[in-house]
Amino acid sequence: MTQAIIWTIASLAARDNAATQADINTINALGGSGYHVSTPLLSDADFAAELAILTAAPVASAIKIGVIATTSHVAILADFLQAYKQLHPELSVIYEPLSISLSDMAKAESADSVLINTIKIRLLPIVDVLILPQEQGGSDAAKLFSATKQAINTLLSVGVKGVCAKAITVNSYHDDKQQSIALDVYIDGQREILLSSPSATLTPRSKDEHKGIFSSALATVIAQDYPIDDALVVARAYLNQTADAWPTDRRDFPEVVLPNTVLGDQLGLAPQMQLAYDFAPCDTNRLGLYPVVDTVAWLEKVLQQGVKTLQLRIKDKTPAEVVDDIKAAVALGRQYQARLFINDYWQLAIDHGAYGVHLGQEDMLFADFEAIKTAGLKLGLSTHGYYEILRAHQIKPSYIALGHIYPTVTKDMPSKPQGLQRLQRYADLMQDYPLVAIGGISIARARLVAATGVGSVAVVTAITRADDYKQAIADLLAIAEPHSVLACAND
Ligand SMILES: Cc1ncc(COP(=O)(O)OP(=O)(O)O)c(N)n1
Ligand SMILES: Cc1nc(C(=O)O)sc1CCOP(=O)(O)O
Ligand SMILES: [Mg+2]
Repeated sequence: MTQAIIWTIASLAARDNAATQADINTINALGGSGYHVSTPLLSDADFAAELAILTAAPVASAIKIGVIATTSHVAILADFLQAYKQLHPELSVIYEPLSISLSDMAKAESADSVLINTIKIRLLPIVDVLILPQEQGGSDAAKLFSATKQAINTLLSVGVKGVCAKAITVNSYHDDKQQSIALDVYIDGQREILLSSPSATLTPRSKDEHKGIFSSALATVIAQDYPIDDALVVARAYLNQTADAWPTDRRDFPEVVLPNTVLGDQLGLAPQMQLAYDFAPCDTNRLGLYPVVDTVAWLEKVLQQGVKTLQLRIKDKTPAEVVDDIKAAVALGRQYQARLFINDYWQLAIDHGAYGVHLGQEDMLFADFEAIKTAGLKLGLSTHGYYEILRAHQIKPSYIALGHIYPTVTKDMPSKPQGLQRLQRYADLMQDYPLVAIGGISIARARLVAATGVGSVAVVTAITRADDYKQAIADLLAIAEPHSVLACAND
């Protein structure tokens, strides 16, 4: 894989070498390669010339902008970025001006803020992620959160694509003890992301916000093609740790703030339909081969080959149309003493006593998680990257599915395939969970997937489109459940 290229640009007399060094260290630590314009205040002509020199550097995937000290530099940079973005539309621009707070940036035009007004008019419409500190304090978390959202929405209306108010201090309760939380709030046209880190665990790196490490980390992760939600999580984890490396310790990762939690209630998050937490554990952490099929006939065929974990996934039918299939599926699951998960139809799964339910994260808005939990059904949750994994972890499902690893023909996916390197990262991070890898897993790929340590490999077409499905199941069982296959052979 080629190294991600990140440029950093700043123009300020006071910007010291330590800040530039912090950018370089961060980019290197997270696996990128950096090119820098970071010089004491230059004349306009010199600044433009420095930027022109950058164009001889390898093409940037992300540009991190730090302090830009004068209105003329802002205008020069805006022209430069506009032209560069036209040539390279995939480019992401991350801007962390450091000395400007969220409320100052969001304030209506005023005579004494010529620099801020120029930034708003010229630079923000080209910026993909704007990172600002929220300096307003206050003990009322809901009010602070609401003011933060309002300020962010004002800036979104100026044309910036996404805004992150970083490390807002909020007092919350954990295990009945008051604790100080650092909250990152990110909003763009599509989503609102809330991440919390206990302030007590913030490292000197986290607290040293004036160096702009957050934006360098974010730019470096985005340059490696991680989506913004995952990049925010990794950047915050990097700030929360002391190591100069890709974060791997879950204690350093932020928590995703959800409704129906102490902090969620405190911030006034709208309670989603019966979101519940802490589901019944599976009887094993290694669910083995996990065929996902769409008919009862297929369920029976895979059960006859010795499969012990499986899913009935029927799409786009009414509950009345699938009820008989679900009853028959549950009966088969019992007959073969297998773990039968029902996809989507959680109410029918409860009514007819399936082993478990599989849901996607959007289902949180519709499914009655409390009813699934109370009925004692296991819950499997789909995830597609760091952010969704951490969100699932807040819910503590019975297993976490990691998708889609490779391109799949079974389903249109809004996200990109994760690939093996990311799967390995997720498997290492979440090794205490039963993990299920899914998406485009052929027999040839299953060996590589299993080698990451995930305890289960879920497949559709590797079985349903195999020339010889019995042989395919035997091969996949040997890869995903080598010990049980050996045990059977020895019986
Ligand atoms: C094991 C497993 N992993 C992921 C999925 C996908 O579930 P979801 O995101 O809800 O999408 P649909 O399957 O409903 O299209 C799954 N079914 N099983
Ligand atoms: C149903 C499903 N969910 C996915 C996810 O990533 O959430 S991938 C997928 C389809 C898996 O089919 P195949 O093995 O044929 O690629
Ligand atoms: Mg679903």
